[in-house]
Amino acid sequence: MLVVQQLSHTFLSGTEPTQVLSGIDFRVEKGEMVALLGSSGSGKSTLLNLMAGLMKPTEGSILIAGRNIEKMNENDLAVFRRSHIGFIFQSYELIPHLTVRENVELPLVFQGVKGKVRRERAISLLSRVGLAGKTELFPSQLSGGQQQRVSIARSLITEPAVVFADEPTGNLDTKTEEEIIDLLIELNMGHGITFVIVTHEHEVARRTKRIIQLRDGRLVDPDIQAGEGA
Ligand SMILES: Nc1ncnc2c1ncn2[C@@H]1O[C@H](COP(=O)(O)OP(=O)(O)OP(=O)(O)O)[C@@H](O)[C@H]1O
Repeated sequence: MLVVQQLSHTFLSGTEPTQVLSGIDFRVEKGEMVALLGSSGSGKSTLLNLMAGLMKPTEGSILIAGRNIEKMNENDLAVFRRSHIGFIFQSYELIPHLTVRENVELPLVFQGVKGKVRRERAISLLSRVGLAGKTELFPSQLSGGQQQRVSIARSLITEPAVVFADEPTGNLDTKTEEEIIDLLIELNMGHGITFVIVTHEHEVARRTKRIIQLRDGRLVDPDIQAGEGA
């Protein structure tokens, strides 16, 4: 599903080259829910940007659904990203002048899917994330947790191979954070959605079945991780 092989990345933008990731190797199988845990500056955003195809790595490869994304050109990558990768952001990134339902439909508009089909799929997903009665409201009329539910529904509408969630509960209080993680777990267990959740919060990571930990741009050995958690 997602395979990261010998991935390294060096930024050349400053006065000196900065190596931010070195020799990253892991795979995430279909239907897994994995936390990518690391403190500030450990390289999480860089790794996420590489896996999402937003930057090219200096070394190594990334396969999603069997395709090498670092070898694709800009156009192919944009099309691939739209249909195979879902995104959930810390700050929801909803469009304020579109209704909840229209926000969820949007990825299908770009794919040229007909209005009726889009609407039905969006309404069904919104009911799955607990927002059945809110479809015609605007994002500003919802709480933060509800807005994140909209963004979760939007991330799923193209039936992507993998959904990347970048600090999905970063803007939420503890209770709402738990509810959102509960929802992600339910979508994973009940519908087999593959999630990679990027977080610096141990509480969030602990709720997933598997934790991949980054420290100073390298993966922490799983045996060491297990020892640290004990
Ligand atoms: N464009 C860039 N040019 C040079 N260095 C960069 C660039 N982007 C990030 N870095 C450096 O790479 C390192 C990792 O940054 P990154 O944003 O990936 O970490 P992070 O784990 O996501 O941190 P945070 O949780 O604070 O967002 C940092 O030391 C950062 O200064």
